[in-house]
Parts: sequence; structure tokens; C-alpha cells
Amino acid sequence: MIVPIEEEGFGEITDNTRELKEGRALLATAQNAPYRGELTAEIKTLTPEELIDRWGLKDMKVIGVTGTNGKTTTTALIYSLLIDLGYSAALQGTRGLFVDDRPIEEKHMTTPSILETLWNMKRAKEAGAEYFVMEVSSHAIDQDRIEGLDFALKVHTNVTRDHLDYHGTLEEYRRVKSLFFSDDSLKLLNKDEIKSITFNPKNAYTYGVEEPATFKVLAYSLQNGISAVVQFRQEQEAFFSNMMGLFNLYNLLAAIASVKLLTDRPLAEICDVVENFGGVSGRMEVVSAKPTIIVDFAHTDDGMYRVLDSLKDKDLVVVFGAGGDRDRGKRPRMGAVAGRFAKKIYVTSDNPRSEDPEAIIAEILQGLKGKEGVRAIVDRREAIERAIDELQEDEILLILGKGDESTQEIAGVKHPFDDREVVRQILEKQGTQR
Ligand SMILES: CC(=O)N[C@H]1[C@@H](OP(=O)(O)OP(=O)(O)OC[C@H]2O[C@@H](n3ccc(=O)[nH]c3=O)[C@H](O)[C@@H]2O)O[C@H](CO)[C@@H](O)[C@@H]1O[C@H](C)C(=O)N[C@@H](C)C(=O)N[C@H](CCC(=O)O)C(=O)O
Ligand SMILES: Nc1ncnc2c1ncn2[C@@H]1O[C@H](COP(=O)(O)OP(=O)(O)OP(=O)(O)O)[C@@H](O)[C@H]1O
Ligand SMILES: N[C@H](CCC[C@H](N)C(=O)O)C(=O)O
Ligand SMILES: [Mg+2]
Repeated sequence: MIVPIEEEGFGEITDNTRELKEGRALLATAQNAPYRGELTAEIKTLTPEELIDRWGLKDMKVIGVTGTNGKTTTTALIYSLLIDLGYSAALQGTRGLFVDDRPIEEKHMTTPSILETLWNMKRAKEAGAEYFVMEVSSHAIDQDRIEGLDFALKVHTNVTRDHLDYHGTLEEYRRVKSLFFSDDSLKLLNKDEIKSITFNPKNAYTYGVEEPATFKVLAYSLQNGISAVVQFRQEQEAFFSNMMGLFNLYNLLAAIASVKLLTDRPLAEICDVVENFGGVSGRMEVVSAKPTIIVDFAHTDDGMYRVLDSLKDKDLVVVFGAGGDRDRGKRPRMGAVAGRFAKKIYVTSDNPRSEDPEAIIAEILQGLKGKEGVRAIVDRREAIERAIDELQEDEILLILGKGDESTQEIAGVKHPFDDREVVRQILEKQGTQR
């Protein structure tokens, strides 16, 4: 990556030795260390810390959220609460880069290289942001893509199972996630999932629904949205959100606690603005009210469990698949979770990428042996169409795994495909046929 830099004698900086040329400096990172062996003396290099100094980023308050699921939702909530309380904030993650509700960069990676993050922080600062809320993926921790960053707050959502294609084992995955919480930084941990990580107890706060915690939910209801009462020391306040599901109560609690720790504003003021948050696109997004069709990004067995469990008193119909070139072990587990909660199940393709879609479906079906009402349809559009055609009164259709993704990656080609758009086209076609 190459970005402009105002440096005597240099106009640009890159993090790739292969892009070096006259007038271009090199950012010396942990990631490109293996390639810096034969650097000649006249190459101007900067470390991430030096670049942070030069771009005056030291006073930017960086919030990092890591965990298997909930990062995009929790960061979006923190960002939204800060803005509604009058602060200026930036958001970087799976859905791209935003500053004060303005999209600045298309969606790219959940956590890009340190040069890209610093460049985004520079642009956010120039746009007036004082907070930089970012998702921190396990890959980024493992590859030290966050080197040099001084976090004002580190947040843990949960550590269940994903990316074992990359980390190998659950222990290794947990070890990597725990690295993020090993220093003295101010940290906020999910007390109900505290066993999933190890952490440095210095400056550690907790949030919880079941367990006693610094930020404790005293009561809650999940009927028609989420309403709850939270206690922090002597403060006790109620909040309400239109979002659905117990898992979103955790995301809300983590966000409220984060903003309290960052701003020390009265809990009442923070809880007052919770209701303004309309949710994250592609996460529990109600695409159609009648028939009820919800699109969600759940793409692990734990994510699916949380979503389906939060609707378990309804008749559920599920369309889902599993990503190719990702953790294969979760596939039968995803099948088993669907089998446990859903009345009808359409197993289809997600992003097969370089794998054979039929083979992925077969691995998911391993978790559905003996289950009635299961159909396997490789073509995702056809699976969604069949599910909608066969949907009965008072059944709820959940289309899982892709959320707000706008493409389906098959054999290296990204085809335009957006679950929500497909649902709208099918309903329109049906509407005209009725
Ligand atoms: C598997 C993986 O994570 N790969 C990431 C990794 O690539 P890599 O290890 O191949 O990097 P590399 O080619 O050795 O280069 C490392 C550094 O050395 C430099 N380099 C390289 C060669 C050279 O000759 N000279 C040189 O200086 C490169 O410019 C780079 O800065 O480092 C790159 C630079 O930071 C990332 O862009 C790349 O992410 C790829 C594109 C990717 O798809 N990663 C996915 C798996 C990912 O990270 N996903 C997570 C989580 C997704 C989620 O759950 O939401 C994410 O954060 O998005
Ligand atoms: N706190 C949570 N615990 C478990 N599952 C959750 C939680 N929050 C959201 N989910 C489920 O996981 C899905 C992904 O949520 P979200 O996009 O916020 O997670 P993420 O950590 O950013 O995921 P990714 O690492 O893929 O970017 C949601 O669509 C929902 O089904
Ligand atoms: N629908 C995607 C969701 C995963 C996105 C992200 N968590 C990643 O692993 O790239 C898939 O399973 O292919
Ligand atoms: Mg995300």
C-alpha cells in the first residue's frame, strides 16, 4: 500500500519493499521484517510509532473490539452512542470506514495492515474525529497488524469457534485472542464468557448478564426488542433497543459500558441515546414483515445458536451454507444447530470460494443426519426462492451467513449477490404472480 506523506525529501510511504522507489519511504513493520534484510542505507524507513508521531495521532482515542462474534455490532453501537452524545468518532471494520455517519472507505478487511489503519486514522483526525473505534480480528492480532497502537480501551465480546482453518486449534485461537488483553490497557471483558480468555487483571472491568460484574444487568426482557436495567456502582438505569436477541443485549451492554468508561458521562445520558441505534445492516435485518423474512450474518455455530435461540418460540425456517476456504470443523456443528431449532432447513451455498459447493453442503449435512424437512439446493437464489414459496403462515424465514455482503464468491469470481435484494426480487415476482 502506498500513501502520501509530507516528509523532507519524501512524498510517499509504502509498507512493501517491492514498491520502493526514489522519493518513497518504507514503513518498517513486523509483517514486512522478513523482506527488509537487504535494504540499502539510503532507504528512508519509519516505524509505526514514528508515523503516529508525525501524523499527530497520539491523542486519538482508539477503541479495539475483538471476539468471535459481535465485533461489527458492538463497534457500531459504541460509535453511534459517542456521536449521539456529541462526540466526533470514526468506525473501521468489516463494513468499511465511517466518520460521523459519513462512509469514507468501501468495505475491505475487518482489520487491514497497520499502514492502512494509520492512514484511516489520519483521515479520520483530519475530518475531526477524536475517537477511532475499530474491530480487531484474530488474524490481525496474530500478524501484529495493530503494532504501535495505544488503545484507550480494549473490549472482549466472546471467544467461541471460528477461523480454525488459520489458527489450527481452539487453544491457539484463544491464545491469540488473549494476547490482546495481556497488557495494562483499560479493558472491558464479558464476565459470562471470561473462561474463554486469559487476561491481565490491571485496569480490567467486566460486563455481564448472569455473573456478578462491574456493569451488571439487573433485569431484562427480550419481548418486542430489548429492554433492560443496568447497574454500574451507584448508578442504575434502564435502556431500550429495537434490536432482537439475548446476544444483542451483550453487545448493547458492552457498548454502554465502553462509553461510560471512555467519557464518564452519567449512565442516564448514555442509556437515553441507546434507542436511536437502528441496528447494523445485514445483522438481524427484517427484509420483509409479512411474510417475516430476516437476513443475518451468523456464519458460525455459536452465532447461529444465539440467533435461533432468541427466536426459539417461533416456527423457524432456515436457509444457510458455510464459507469455503474457512474453518471446516464448524460445518456439521452449524447443521446440528439448525437441526435443533428449525422446522424446515434449506442447506445451500454461502461463499464456496475455491471449494466444491456440493462437498461443503455434504459436510453440513453430517450434522443433520435423521432430521426431517431438510433440503440441499446448491444454488443460493433457488434455495431462497423455494423457501419463500413453501413458507407457511406464521413461519419465520431466516437467511443466514452473508448479512450485508453484496457478492457471492465462487471459484475465484465475485458474482453480485445480496440476500436482501434477492428476497425483494422474489417477493416482487410473487406479488405480480398472485
Ligand atoms: C491470510 C492473511 O491474513 N493474509 C494477510 C497477510 O498477508 P501475507 O501474510 O501473505 O502477507 P505478506 O505477503 O507476507 O506481506 C506481509 C507484509 O510484507 C510486505 N511485503 C511482502 C512481500 C515483499 O516482498 N516485501 C514486503 O514488504 C507486504 O506489503 C505486507 O505489508 O498480511 C496482509 C497485509 O497485512 C493482509 O492483507 C493479508 O490478508 C489477506 C488479504 C486476507 O484475506 N486475510 C483474511 C484471512 C483476514 O485477515 N480476515 C480477517 C478476519 C475476517 C473476519 O473474521 O471478519 C480480517 O481482519 O479481515
Ligand atoms: N455477542 C454475540 N455473541 C454471539 N453471536 C453474536 C453476537 N453478536 C452478533 N452475533 C451473531 O454473529 C453474527 C455476526 O455479528 P457481527 O458481524 O457483529 O460479528 P463480527 O465479530 O464482526 O463477525 P466477523 O468476525 O465475521 O466480522 C451476527 O449476525 C449474529 O448472528
Ligand atoms: N459469508 C462469509 C462470512 C465470513 C466473513 C469473515 N468472517 C471471513 O471469515 O472472511 C463466509 O463464511 O464466507
Ligand atoms: Mg465484523
